[in-house]
Parts: sequence; C-alpha cells; structure tokens
Amino acid sequence: MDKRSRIEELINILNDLNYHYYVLDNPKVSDKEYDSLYDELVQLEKETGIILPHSPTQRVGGEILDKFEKHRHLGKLWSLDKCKSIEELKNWDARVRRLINQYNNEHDYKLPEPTYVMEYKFDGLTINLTYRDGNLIQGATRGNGEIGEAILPQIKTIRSIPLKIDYNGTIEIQGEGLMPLSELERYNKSADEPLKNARNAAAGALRNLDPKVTAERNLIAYFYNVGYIEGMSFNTHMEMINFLKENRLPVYDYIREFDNLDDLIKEIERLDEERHNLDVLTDGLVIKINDMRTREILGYTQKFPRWAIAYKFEAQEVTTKLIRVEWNVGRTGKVTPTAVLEPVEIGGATIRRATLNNWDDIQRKKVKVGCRVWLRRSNDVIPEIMGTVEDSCDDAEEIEKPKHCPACGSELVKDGVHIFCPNSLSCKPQLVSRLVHFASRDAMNIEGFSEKTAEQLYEELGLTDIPELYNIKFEDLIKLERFGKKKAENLLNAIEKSKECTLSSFIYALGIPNVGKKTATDLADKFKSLDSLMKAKYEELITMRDIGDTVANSIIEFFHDERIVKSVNELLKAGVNPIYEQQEIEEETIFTDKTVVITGTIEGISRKEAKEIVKKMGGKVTSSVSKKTDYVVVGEKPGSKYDKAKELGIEIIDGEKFLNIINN
Ligand SMILES: NC(=O)c1ccc[n+]([C@@H]2O[C@H](COP(=O)([O-])OP(=O)(O)OC[C@H]3O[C@@H](n4cnc5c(N)ncnc54)[C@H](O)[C@@H]3O)[C@@H](O)[C@H]2O)c1
Ligand SMILES: [Zn+2]
Repeated sequence: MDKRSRIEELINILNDLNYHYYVLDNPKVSDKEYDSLYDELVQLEKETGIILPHSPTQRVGGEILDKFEKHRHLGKLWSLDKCKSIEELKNWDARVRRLINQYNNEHDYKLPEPTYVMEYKFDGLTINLTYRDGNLIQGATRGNGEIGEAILPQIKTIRSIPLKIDYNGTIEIQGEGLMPLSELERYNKSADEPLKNARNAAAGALRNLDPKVTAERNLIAYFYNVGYIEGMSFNTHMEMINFLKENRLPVYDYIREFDNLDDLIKEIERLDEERHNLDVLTDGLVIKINDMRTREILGYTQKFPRWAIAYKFEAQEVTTKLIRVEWNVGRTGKVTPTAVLEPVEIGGATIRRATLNNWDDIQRKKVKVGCRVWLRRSNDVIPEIMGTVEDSCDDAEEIEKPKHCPACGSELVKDGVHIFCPNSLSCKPQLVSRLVHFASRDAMNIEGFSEKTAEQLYEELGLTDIPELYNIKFEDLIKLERFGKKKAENLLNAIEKSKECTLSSFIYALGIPNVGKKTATDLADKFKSLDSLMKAKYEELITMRDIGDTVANSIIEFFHDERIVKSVNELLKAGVNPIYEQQEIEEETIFTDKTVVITGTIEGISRKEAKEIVKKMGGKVTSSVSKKTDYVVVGEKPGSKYDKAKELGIEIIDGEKFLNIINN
C-alpha cells in the first residue's frame, strides 16, 4: 500500500475509534492501541507532508451529541502533545528553549529562563465551568475545543464544585471530571452492568441526559486552568492555581514547581510509583511552562499548546483475546475460574492469565471464550478482566459452568456465589495445598516441605489427611524419588519439631477460610486455648475488633464440621501441642487503627518523619483526604487538604498539638 492510501486508511480507522471513544464513551480499543495508530499517522504525515483536512491530528476531540445544547467556549480547550520517554521530554525542552532564545535575540523584552510546573494528568472527562457575577451559569464538555455540550445539571451533581465563587468577572475554568477508583469498585460490586473503566464511567455519567444517573456515580473533579478571565490576568501558572484555590475550586494537592528539568525528571520516577496509591486514574503527568508571557510567545499548533507536554505513563489497561477458561480447586475446595489470555503487555509485564472471580461474575461481565476483553492491572494486583470489547463476541462460545470437580470428578456444590468441591479428603489439589499451607513458615514451619513433597505423599504414600503426616515412617520416605537418607531424616525431624508450636501458628495452620496470620494471632490472644476457640460462640467472635460477619461465620462453620474436629483431635493425639504465648500487646495510641493525612510543614520535623511516627503509633498515613480520614495533621502553609478536611468536618490536629502527642 502506498503512503497516501495508508494515511487515508488510518484517518478512517482513527475517526471511527474517536467516535466510539468521545461520542459513545465506549472505546473499541485500548489507548495503547489507539496511540500506536495515531503515532503512525503523525509519522506518515511528517514524512509525506500530506495532511488531509479530516485528519485527527488537526483537531481536538470528537463530535458533539445533538441531545445536548451547545456551548461555545470563551477560551479554546486544547489537547496535549505527549511523550513517552525522558529523551522525548528533553527534546521538547530543547525546542522550548530554542524558541525562547530566538525570541530574546529579536526583542528588547526578554523572556525569563523557563521554570516548570508538573501536575498529574487525571484521566476522566474534560469539563469547562462558566461563572458570571460569581454564579456558576454553565458547565460544558470540551467537545471539539471550541464548542462543547452543555451539561450544567450533570456537573452540579459534583459536590465539590462551588455554585458561587468570590470572583465577580466572567470566567471559564477547566478541569477534569473523575470517578474515584474506590467508587468504581463499589459500583461494580452490585451493578447489573459493571463499568469497564473509570475514564468512560466518568464520561458516560456526565454525558448522560439524566443527572440522577450522574449523581449515583459520585464523581469528583479537579481544576487546573483558567481558560478565559475578564478583568484580570496572571503572571504565572502558580498564581493562577492559587487564584483557583482562593475561589475554593477543587485543585489537586500535588502541583510542583521546578527551576530545572533534572529535578523534575527525578520526581517523575517517584510519581510513577506514587500514582498507584491514588484513588483516581492517571495516565501521566503534565509539564507546563510556568511563565504566562512565555506561553503567549510559544503559542499553539492546530491541536495543542507548545508550552506544555504530557508525559505518558505505561498503560494500565489493554485489550486482549480470551483463549479459554480453566477451573482450579483451592485449599478450601473453592473452584475458581482463571482466564487464559493471548499474551499481552501491561505496565511492562507480559500477562497470560487473569482472574475471573466466579461464575456470576462471568455472567455479569458477559465474558465468553473468544471475546476480546478489557484487562486492568493495578500495582501488585493480579490483572482483572473488566468486561468485553463491544461487538467482539460474535463467534464466541459461552463459558460452561462446571458441574464436576476438574481434579477429582466429584459433583460440585454451590455456596453463595462460589462453587466448591465437597471432597475435602481425597481431592488432590485441596489436600496438597492444605499440606503446603500447614507446613509453611508462618504455620507449622516444617522446613524442607515443598509442594512436590506434598504431591509425593499424596500420590505415592496415599496420604489423605494432615494428621497422617505425623505417622510417616523413615522406611516409607526413603522409598520415594529424590529422598536420600539425609533428606528423609531431616524431614522427619522437622515434622517432629513442629509438634511444639504456638497456638497462633496452629490456628493459622488449620487453614480456616478467611483467617489469615493476623486474625489467627487475635484469636489466640482472645481465647488462649484451642479448646475455647473451638467452642467459641458467634457473639464472642463478632465483638472482636477486626472480625466481621464473614470471618465469624467461617470460624463457627469450620469447627462445626465433624471431619475437621476429628482431624484436629488426631493432630493433638499425635502429639501436636499448641501453646499460647502472651503477645507483647502494643499500647493503644490516639492513632491506633486510624487513617491520618499530614499536610503543611511542622516545625522541627520532616513530613517523612511525621509519617513514620504516625505509623509506629499504629496509624495509617494516606495522601488524600476523604470521608474515611480520621485526622488531618495540619502544619504551616497547608494546601487544599486542609480546606477539604474542614469541609468534611474531619478532626484537625495542628502542628503544636501533634508535637505534644508524639512527645508524650
Ligand atoms: N481508545 C480509544 O479508542 C481512544 C480514542 C481517542 C482517544 N483516546 C485517548 O485519548 C488521548 C488523546 O485524547 P485527548 O486529546 O482527549 O487528551 P490528551 O491526552 O491530549 O490530553 C488533553 C486532556 O488532558 C486533560 N488533563 C488532565 N490533567 C490535566 C492537567 N493537569 N493539565 C492539562 N490538561 C489535563 C485535559 O482534560 C485535556 O483535555 C489519546 O492519546 C488516547 O490515549 C483513545
Ligand atoms: Zn475435587
């Protein structure tokens, strides 16, 4: 294909993708796929000089929906140039400096040496607010940058947006409407139609004709620009941001000024980590020239300002094909689906498998074998399938709900949303993982006991339950492959040694569903003997601090299972002797189990130290103020977190009081 035809083809493809993304709020491909086609087009246009009028490189955003009134923006809204590497960022900087030098050589007025500001690039829907005489009179989408859709009633559902501000002149303020990730998760737990991603969830909510739908999504917004202002001007970006704060517009807490690019580059690395702790979706950072006069001189291309650039993070969301579903049996007999995927890269890792929580989840997300699916990966979390790509399931096959255990063939039983293999005695994966868990370091700490060992014991020695571990003979072990004299002796010694264990390790080793190490320790502290724990009543359990209904019921059910009681008794008979050891009980402090935000500077102590101290005192330190925050520690020059705390009525601890607390 010649280059011109390819250009035309790319334009058609991209315009169709834009329509699905901007108009329908339901993208057909991931941003990564879109960006690579877009970049190809940019490259070809550069090489050939052919720029067709309907090229997406020549305009901002997409079409406007007729169902809304139109709003002509007083100041244009722009797209952003983007870069994906430090090298590209440096190229942008070099270009900016060249233009500044050129200007300075030709004019008496000299532009200052550039300083930069850096902000997060939140991924939601761009919104533009119009205030006149201090009143919010309009709110609109970006649309094509010049004309947007008027969505004031929808925008008014965002409670942090002030309906009245102090400034009286006509002004337009630009920002991003967002659905917090925690909100998305909460919504998806019970929704018939789960939302696939936070960006489209926010865009879809704001561009819904019914503001009640918008309100249900509990959106938030952050503002970062004055697009038009009557009777006033700003010298720098920071001045403008402070103006927004003074007028009580929600501005995200993190904005930083840099006087050289090297420091800024160091900070990028930190933020690329930090963003995973945020409750909103970010797709990068925005780097802007601080000085407004310089911005005017640098100006704009057709599509974006030359004085700003987006540094894009590695994508967290991609699409790929679902090849098949595997059902696996866990320690408790729970049979869960795992999706086997066409390998795909997200955030620098190649992903081949993802969880699909349970069969109900598969139904709700309408996932079938052969569909393209949306895959999302957040830091440290197993990638999750969010839903299917529209129109990709035509030839797809329904996922069958298994009736029989994939390992032992037993008929499966349903309990709540999960399905279980009831054959806890001789279903291999169940027994193997129970044994491995029982022997693990935090449990009975049987050294040298691997999964392979567990499989051999099951397959070659016919082990059917954990207590039989304690009857294994040297003659049996020595017969096994990989077992020499030394290894057999070591394992037997380790098994023998495990008989002397702490009560908390033993409780943990039993593998009660929903009881982890921490709960096991709490249970040991409360009941002090295995016998009393086994007789525990629901009422006693539920009054414990970190035990809720699910955990309490799990414990009760566990010890009501006759087979389990028999098995525990056999362990005791075999000589296992769990002893309660008094834990060193940490002293309660004002911060114990509380969520704390620290803002501003506190004299004589760094932010980092303050955080460490709060953590040592049992508190959890987070970076943004929400309804879940218990205390906000406020030092000198606090930012918008302070306002937010006051707004939400959260208890505030000033610097002096904080120092008093930690010094006593
Ligand atoms: N998947 C798809 O089918 C598809 C289709 C079209 C576009 N897209 C995605 O959208 C991108 C281009 O879209 P665009 O032009 O809407 O956005 P952009 O990436 O060019 O960025 C401009 C937008 O960033 C937002 N923004 C967030 N924080 C900001 C800050 N601090 N300062 C300034 N702006 C800030 C603003 O709302 C602004 O409108 C593409 O790179 C692609 O990833 C995807
Ligand atoms: Zn089974």
